[in-house]
Order: sequence, then structure tokens, then C-alpha cells
Amino acid sequence: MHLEISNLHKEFSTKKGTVVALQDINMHVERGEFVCVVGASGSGKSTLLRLVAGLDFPTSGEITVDDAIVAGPGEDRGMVFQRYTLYPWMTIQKNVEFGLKLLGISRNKRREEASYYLSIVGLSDFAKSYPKELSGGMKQRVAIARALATNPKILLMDEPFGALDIQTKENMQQFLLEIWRRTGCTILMITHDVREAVFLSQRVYVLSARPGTVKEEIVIELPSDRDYQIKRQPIFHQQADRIVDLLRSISATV
Ligand SMILES: Nc1ncnc2c1ncn2[C@@H]1O[C@H](COP(=O)(O)OP(=O)(O)OP(=O)(O)O)[C@@H](O)[C@H]1O
Repeated sequence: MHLEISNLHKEFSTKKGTVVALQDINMHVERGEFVCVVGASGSGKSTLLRLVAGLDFPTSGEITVDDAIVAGPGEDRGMVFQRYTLYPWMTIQKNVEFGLKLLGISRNKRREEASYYLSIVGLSDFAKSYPKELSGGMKQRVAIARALATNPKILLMDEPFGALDIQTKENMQQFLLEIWRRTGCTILMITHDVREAVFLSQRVYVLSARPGTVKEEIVIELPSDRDYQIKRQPIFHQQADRIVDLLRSISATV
């Protein structure tokens, strides 16, 4: 898997004129990597992810997944949004099976795959429950299972833990890191939470705002088998502070 974003430019026409949301963005994500994009509000993070997902189109520039140009949504990219997007009228099992059904996968295979991914996210006992019976963190675990079940080349996550309380959020970060290690999946995630980005990823792209451009690409120098204890280590704080300082210096110049 190789995701390449080249010279990406995105403008929106509004009543007040043209808004340049993204300008000259160049990024890449390699197979098995966990990459985060951080930036202040309005730096174009959601726009960027929507473009990679194929939910919107660039004004100019190109996005490719394994050399194929992104021209719309596709099964090669799985999405997890901040807002819970489960179908309330379907059981958890059926929610996870849904994407597989769209792909024309047989009923038995669907059941098998959905059960496997529900076990991976620790929710086998809730297969017959409905979304309203689950907590916010559990719903996001189902959303992750649903996205993984279709075996995408890359998982695109838009502030997936943004609506959760701090404790649940920390648990979910640890959980996601374990899933990433266990499944070897590739993840591109956007967040405005610098500590979250440092904890989870191997590389971080820092975006500046108005227009959104890549200010810096930072390699996170933490062991890949890190767990939440690392958040207490000076090395963790050094890396997070570096990004916070960078964001501060960017916001001081706009
Ligand atoms: N559909 C749209 N029409 C017009 N302007 C838009 C549209 N979508 C985004 N924008 C503008 O593009 C810029 C980037 O927005 P975007 O939502 O991608 O930023 P963000 O970094 O995700 O922000 P936040 O962290 O607040 O969600 C903003 O100035 C926003 O107003």
C-alpha cells in the first residue's frame, strides 16, 4: 500500500469569495504506518481526509492509492468518523456485516468476518445488541470493526475519539494502538490533539491554517511497543511540546 498526495490544492467558492482550504499539500503513507495530521481549527484537516476518502474532489493535484487515482469512495479506504455512524435499526453484528454485504460477500462469510472483527474489538458479547445499548467508546469500537471488516488498504480516521470523555479517549487510544499492531493495518488519522498524535503515530504532519499547508513532517521517536506509561516519560513530553510550540508559532503568524 502506498498513499501519495501530490501538489494538492482545494478551494471552496463561498458568498464571501474563494476560500483556499488546502494549498500545495504533499504527503505519503506507507504500508503498515500510523500517520497523524494535526493542525489548528480551519487548517483543512477534515477537507483533506474527505478528499482522500473520495467524498470531495481536489481543485488541482492528485491523490493515489497504489498508483490508482482516487476518483470517489472505494473499498480500498475504510472510514471512521467522529460522530457515531452506526445504523440504529441494525444489531451490532449486522452493522459490521453491512459493508461486506455491499461487497457481495456470502452470508456465511459475512457472519464469520463480522464475528472475527467483533472479537478483535472485544465486543463479541454485544453482537445481538443495538447501538443505543452501547456507550460512546463501544460504538466507536464497532465503527472500527466495521471499517476493518472490509479489509481496506488504509483506514482513514477523522477525530474518532473527539466526542469521548478523557478517560474513555485514553482507553480507546491504547486499544487502537493494540489493534494496529495486531492487524498490521495502515492508518491515516486527523486530530487536533497533539498528545494523541504523538502517542499513536510514527509520523505527524503539522498543518498551518488559512491556507492549510504542511508546515512540518515530524518523525515520532518513541518505541513501537509503547503503552500509556510512555505519556509520563520526558521523551513523550519533549516530542509533544515540540509540536505544540510549532502550532503556537504558526498561529502567532496568522
Ligand atoms: N464545503 C465548504 N464550503 C466552503 N468552505 C469550506 C467548506 N468545507 C470547508 N471549508 C473551509 O475550509 C477551511 C478548512 O476547513 P476544515 O473543516 O477542513 O478544517 P479543519 O482543520 O478540519 O477544522 P476543525 O478542526 O475545526 O474541524 C475552513 O476555512 C472552512 O471554512
